[in-house]
Parts: sequence; structure tokens; C-alpha cells
Amino acid sequence: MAQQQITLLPFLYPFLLCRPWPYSAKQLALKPAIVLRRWQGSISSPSRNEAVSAPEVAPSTSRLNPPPWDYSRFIFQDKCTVTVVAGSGGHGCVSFLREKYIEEGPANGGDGGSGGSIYIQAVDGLASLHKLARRRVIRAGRGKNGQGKSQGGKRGDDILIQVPVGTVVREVGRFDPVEEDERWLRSLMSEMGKQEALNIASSRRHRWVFPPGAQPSEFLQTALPRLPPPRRPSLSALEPEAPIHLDLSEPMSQPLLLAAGAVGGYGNPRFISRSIGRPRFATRGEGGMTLELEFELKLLADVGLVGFPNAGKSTLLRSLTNSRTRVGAWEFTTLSPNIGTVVVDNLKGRPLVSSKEKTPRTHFTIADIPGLVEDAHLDRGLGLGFLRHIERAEILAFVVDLGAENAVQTISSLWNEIGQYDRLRNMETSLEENLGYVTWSPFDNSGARLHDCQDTNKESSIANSSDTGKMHYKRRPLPPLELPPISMKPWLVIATKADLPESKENFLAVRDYLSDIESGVLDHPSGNHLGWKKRIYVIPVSAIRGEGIDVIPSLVMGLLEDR
Ligand SMILES: Nc1nc2c(ncn2[C@@H]2O[C@H](COP(=O)(O)OP(=O)(O)OP(=O)(O)O)[C@@H](O)[C@H]2O)c(=O)[nH]1
Ligand SMILES: [Mg+2]
Repeated sequence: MAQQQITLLPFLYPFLLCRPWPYSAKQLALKPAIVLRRWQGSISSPSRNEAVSAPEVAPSTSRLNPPPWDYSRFIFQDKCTVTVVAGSGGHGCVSFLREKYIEEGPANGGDGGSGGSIYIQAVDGLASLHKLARRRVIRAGRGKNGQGKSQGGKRGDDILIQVPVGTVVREVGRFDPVEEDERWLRSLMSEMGKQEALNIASSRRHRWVFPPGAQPSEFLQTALPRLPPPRRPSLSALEPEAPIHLDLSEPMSQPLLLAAGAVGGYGNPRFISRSIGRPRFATRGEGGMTLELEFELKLLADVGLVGFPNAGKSTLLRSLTNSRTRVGAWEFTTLSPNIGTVVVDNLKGRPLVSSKEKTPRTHFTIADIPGLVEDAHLDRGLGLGFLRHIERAEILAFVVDLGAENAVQTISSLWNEIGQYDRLRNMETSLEENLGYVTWSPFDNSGARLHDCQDTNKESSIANSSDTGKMHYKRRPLPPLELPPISMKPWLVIATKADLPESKENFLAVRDYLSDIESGVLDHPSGNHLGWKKRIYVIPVSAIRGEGIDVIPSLVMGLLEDR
């Protein structure tokens, strides 16, 4: 019987490969080894010496085999530094009641409005930080100035920054004018005594507002009262502790406050006293806080496709998702990650794949990552940038080309690169901890002026001409994010191009190799003896024909749940 099958094989081969994948949803929960035995049984492999007729050529242009120019660009950015500025407060108003028969009415200037605040929220449905990176500086609205007839100024507009789930936000630097003012006042008090310091603080021209058209001499001639101490908005109690470090790993139902808008200045009625009946001055609003924040994606996608260039990763992504990533028969067709979403929902709110979780997933994301080359850990090819993306996937799917010479060798080389990278990263992290710039205070000495500082890597000190004296701004690079070693991540192998001749032998070798790793006969290929080897699936597919790929979602969902 087997003999008959083998002799018939040249004719059966194209037919067998074109038929639909024969596994039911129930079977998908089985171990792939069983699934693969079925595959093996139904398609008998050609013997080594046997000539196999050329496989049926897939239609030259289809969604899965598109011409190289048929693609849409996925703009991707996983890291950016943005300066956010909370809104300054509006100024208080100098105004007096004027009515018929009341020539010199009482003061009725309104207070300035408070500035807009900056909020952040992690939301589903975003995959990249490129929109944020384009902004560079994000400013909340300034509070409007107070007006006559005791009208307070309008609040400034708030800003909501939406980021993908899995974003880490870290503070690079901050400049808080209120804190600066307090610091300056404290140092003045310690130098000259309280009374003298408060007199100097109150005589600062730029803190006061005079009516339009007032002569400069008016400032000198006016007996000014004590300036109110620097004020913070009550909302600032909700700000995260400095330096900011947020790990937004869950979708947020409500935004989180990053920087509260500054308070507005006092209108002139606030300064009525026994000695000053008609104050011709008001105060300015406080300045808004400036934060320089680094946004970094800790989680790129649920699954990362890892493979050598030209292995068929992009074609696989196209076959699993609606992605229109570029496919080409040359190496490095993909130069930056592409992310696609696999929907496992039948659009009636029930997931198609059975799940143990209370609120089962209805989708997961896959990242097609640029091809890896040997010595990538030494920054060859697309090098370290590429490995950084691998680090940010929850599960790794190794895409190996069954048409290439030795698929087992491919897997072990890929893991070797990843293992080397893991080791390098470990060394780097311990070095940084020794250097001691893991913890730092945004103000090491006497404070900072953020907007004057350009160089990101060097400490900078700058002279400030304002009356707050000379200020130093220290800025240090942030350490890399702490991520678990890649070798500890669950992984599976997707053996693609199964439609090519002699792919079967290659596949069987891969299957044996993986079952040896799983059973402990062989070490984890990364060299890390703690590497993940619980259940290593191997799935033969022909992505270009869309065959075998419907097994992948259920297996991936299982791995994601078991993590
Ligand atoms: N026969 C066959 N060819 C395939 C299959 N999958 C992909 N290819 C072909 O392999 C070539 C490379 O495919 P890509 O999907 O661009 O490979 P890649 O891994 O994304 O390549 P890089 O982006 O350079 O890393 C293309 O010519 C595809 O048509 C398959 O299942 N069978
Ligand atoms: Mg590609």
C-alpha cells in the first residue's frame, strides 16, 4: 500500500496540497505531534532518492503572492522622547466697577483661569508610537486671563495622550516653575532672613500685573503688598511621584494625570486691605510644569515572527491577517516591523477558539520582524534593533523555510543568536547597575531649566538670566527596560514553504529535533538551561497557498493563556 502511495505520489502531490486543511476545532486542542502524525499519514513523503515533479505553481498574483509593489506601508516607532508642557495659569485682572453715578467703584478684577492638564491613557487598537513621536512638544492650553465684573478666566484645554497598551513612560527631566520658586525662596531665606527674603520676592516686577497703559514708574511708586507664596493646583496631588515611571500594561478605562495645569493669578480684589482700598495691581498666573518623557513599547505584539531573511514571514503574516505587508523574493524586503491582528471572534461576541480564561481573548497581534542574520547580536544586518523587537513579543514563532537546506540548523542558528543577545543584555544590565544611573533624582543640585538643554547624553549646566539665579540641569540617559530573557518565552516553529519538493524530510528532521528538546535529550538551543521547552509545536504550512495556517490561532491562544 505504502509502495503504491509512493509511486502515485508525483500525481497526487499537487492535489493533496491543494485540499483544505483537514483538522477540526476540537483537534486543534491536541498536541501538534498528534496533528502532525495525521498530516504525515495523509500525505506520504517522497523518499530521498525519488524525483518529485514540480509543485503546482501558485497564481502569480494573489493576496498571498503579491507583486513586490503591492503593499501598504506600516509606519512603526517603538520609542520616542516627547516634551509635555502643562498649561500656565492666566493672569489676574485689574478692574474697577464703573457705573452711572459711581465713578470710582470697588475693584472687581477676576482671577486668572488655571492651565490645562496633561493626561495619559493606554488604549487597545494602537500598535505604534509614531503619531506621538511626530509631536515632539505637546502643550496643554494656557488659562485665560481674568476679566472685569469679577469674571474668572476660562480653564486651559486639557491634553489626552493615548498610547498603545504595553507602553512604559519614564521621566528624563522636569522643570517645575513652582518648585523652582520655592527652592529659590528657601535659599534666599537661609541667606538673608525671612523678612528680607519675602520683601525681595514681592518686589519682582514680573510677578505683578498692572493695568494697561500703566507707566513703568507706577511699579516703583506703588507700595506693593506681600506676594502670595508660590501656589500648586490641588489637582497636583493626583500626579504620579517624581521621577515618573509608568508601566501601562493594561487598557485603562480612565486617563491618568501626568501634569496638572498651573493655577491662575489673583485679581485685584484679593489685595484690598485697610491700607490699600483700590489696588491697581493683580498677580500673574504660575508657569506650567515641563516634563521630558521617554515612551517605549515594552510589548510589541503577542507573537513575534522570527526567521532568516526570505523565510516567508511576511507571506505568513498576510495569510493570517489582513496585513498588506511587502513580500519579495529577495532578502530584507521587510525593514521595520509590521503588525497584524488575528481575529478569533465570530463577530457575535463569542470567541471561536475555546478558552479557559474568564474573559477570553477575541484577537491577538502578530509582528512580522525583519530577518535575522548570523552575528546579529554583534549588530550585523539589522542587528540589535531587530533583537530589541523580538524581546517585546510574548511568544516567538520561528519561521523556517522547509525549502532551504537544513531547517534544524536554521532553528539552532536563530536560537544561538538570541542566546548570545540574552547574555550580552545581562552583562549590560549588571554594568549599568554598577555605574549607578538606574536611580537618579531629576534635580541633583539646584534645579533645572529643561528647555535650554539640548544634549541628551551629557550633563549640562546652564546659566539662567532670571532672578532665580544660576541653575543646573542634569540629565542622564535612562537604563534599558528590564525585560525577561528571550529564551524564557514560549515558542513554536512554523515550518513554511511545505509545498516545495523535499520539504517533508526537512520537516521530519525538525519535528524529531524539537521532540528531543522537549523530552530533555537535547538542551534548549539558546544555551540557557532554564529556557522554555514545555510544549514545542511545529506546524507545517504553505503560507503562499494559505494551507495549514488555520491551526496556528488556536495553538497560539493556548500558549498565550498558559503563560
Ligand atoms: N513556495 C512558497 N513560497 C513562499 C511561501 N511563503 C513565502 N514564499 C516566497 O518566499 C519569498 C519571500 O517571502 P517573504 O514573505 O517576503 O519573506 P520574509 O521572511 O518576509 O523576507 P524578509 O522580509 O526579507 O525577511 C517570496 O517570494 C514569497 O513568495 C510558501 O509557503 N511557499
Ligand atoms: Mg518580510
